[in-house]
Amino acid sequence: MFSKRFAVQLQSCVRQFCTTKCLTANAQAFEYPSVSSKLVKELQGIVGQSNVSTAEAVREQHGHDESYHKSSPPELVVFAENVEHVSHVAKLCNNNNIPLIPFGTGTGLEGGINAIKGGVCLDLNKMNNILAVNQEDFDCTVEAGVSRQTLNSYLRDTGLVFPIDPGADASLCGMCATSASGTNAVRYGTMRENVLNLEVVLPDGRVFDTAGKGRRTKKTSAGYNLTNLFVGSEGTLGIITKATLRLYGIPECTASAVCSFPSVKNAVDTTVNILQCGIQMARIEFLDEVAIDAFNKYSKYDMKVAPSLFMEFTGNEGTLAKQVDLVSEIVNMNEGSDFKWAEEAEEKNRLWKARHDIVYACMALQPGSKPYSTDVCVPISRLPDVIVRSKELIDAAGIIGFTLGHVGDGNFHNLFLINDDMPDQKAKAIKLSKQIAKIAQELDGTCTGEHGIGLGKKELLLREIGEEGLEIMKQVKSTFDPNNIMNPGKVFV
Ligand SMILES: Cc1cc2c(cc1C)N(C[C@H](O)[C@H](O)[C@H](O)COP(=O)(O)OP(=O)(O)OC[C@H]1O[C@@H](n3cnc4c(N)ncnc43)[C@H](O)[C@@H]1O)c1[nH]c(=O)[nH]c(=O)c1N2
Ligand SMILES: CC(C)CC(=O)C(=O)O
Ligand SMILES: [Mn+2]
Repeated sequence: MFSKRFAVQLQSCVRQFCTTKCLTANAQAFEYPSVSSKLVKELQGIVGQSNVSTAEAVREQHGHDESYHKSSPPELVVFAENVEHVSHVAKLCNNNNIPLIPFGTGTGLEGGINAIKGGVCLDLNKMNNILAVNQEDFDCTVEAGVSRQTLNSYLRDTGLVFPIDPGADASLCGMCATSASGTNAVRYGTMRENVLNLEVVLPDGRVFDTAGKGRRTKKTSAGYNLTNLFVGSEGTLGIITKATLRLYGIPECTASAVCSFPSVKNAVDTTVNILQCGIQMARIEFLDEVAIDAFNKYSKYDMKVAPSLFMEFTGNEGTLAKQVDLVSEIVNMNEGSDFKWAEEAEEKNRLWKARHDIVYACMALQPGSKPYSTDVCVPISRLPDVIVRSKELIDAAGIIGFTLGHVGDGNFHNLFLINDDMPDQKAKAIKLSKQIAKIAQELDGTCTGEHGIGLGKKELLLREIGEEGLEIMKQVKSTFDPNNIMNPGKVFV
């Protein structure tokens, strides 16, 4: 009798050789069998003819995210309307060894949805119900296609908010899948700290709730943490069809301010001093001088073109004033400027929207470019070292690179603009990014604080977690996805 492992290996060997006629005219031979017209009919039988598309434009739209990675359209796109659809589609793909890629809103930055092995893209946007908001318990449950801004608009009159805020209006389950973060993580953490339960569909069609059906406690020690196993899994273990998330009351008062510094080091040292003083800030974001220049041009501001901190204070009248005094002292100690305040709701929203739009602001300086960004995160005491060294490397390389991001978490981005018709710039950006990620890893940090591994950081993951760690990840993967149909080619080398 074959061992299970041997059977899986045998299956993958078989896979190498059995490719049937492809549906798409320009399909290349994949390691996987291609989607046959018989399978298309079975998929149409599950979700209805109108929810299966082989149209070129639809496949192209589902073949890339917001990253610089080359588009790889799937062989076809299936639109699921409910968890039963997801379960039956997964089971059918699994029984036929067809790759299956969950699609949220395609705002990922690591090529996570690119169908590099062909197969089926499963678009979850039609599953867009907000199933429950439990105001008295500060939690809600949403289906896979609900975006963070849709949820917050729905919550507008409740005094509650879901605070995790990547710069894009991403799907909340996509945010679970990439363990997303944003400017509010200093105060509220990332997705890892804000997911109470997930409904997940496994490749074999099983549907289960990671914390148990209906559970929505702020903490639990009941068994393994299956919820956080799927947070950050990037579509490689299963499809997240529902998320139960923490909500928060909107703070009594918040005030935002920008201050500039004579150098990057002064700005980042200020961040470290603030955090080491235990001051509970809502947000601390860094933009270097080139990012500020792009910020001003795109969002019509006139901030001083210098390394700057964007901060948000929060609390009640008394505590907020005390925070401001303390921070002002630290800013002065580091030769920072006076604060440029945004106190009215409209001013604050405009300021933070402009920060969220910084990618587009930078891209506007080089039309037709795509963003390539590092995403390193280090222990807060190591932050000045890695930021200063990364900027020195960028200056020495002689290409434009913007340095910005969530310094309050020890997480920042070097953002490069990549054009396929500027191959030397692209090569330099990719080389620099790997160098900076390795510096972060040497400083006890990680190559990705929030965007995930996707297609481009697989070697860095191996370097970070080691052979043993990666092998254990693969063993976990083969438990949930023994046929390796879930988003193949991502995360693992
Ligand atoms: C301008 C701008 C600014 C930012 C960002 C993007 C852009 C364009 N992002 C990145 C992006 O918004 C973030 O990675 C989101 O979590 C992606 O969510 P999508 O729904 O778009 O996932 P998308 O559809 O792009 O898929 C991403 C990955 O998750 C998987 N996936 C999606 N839905 C799934 C589901 N239901 N079940 C299982 N797997 C699923 C996919 O297979 C893929 O591997 C970001 N990020 C961040 O953390 N902080 C930030 O500050 C920013 N800022
Ligand atoms: C492309 C990245 C710089 C987007 C992001 O993560 C951010 O703006 O914080
Ligand atoms: Mn970011």
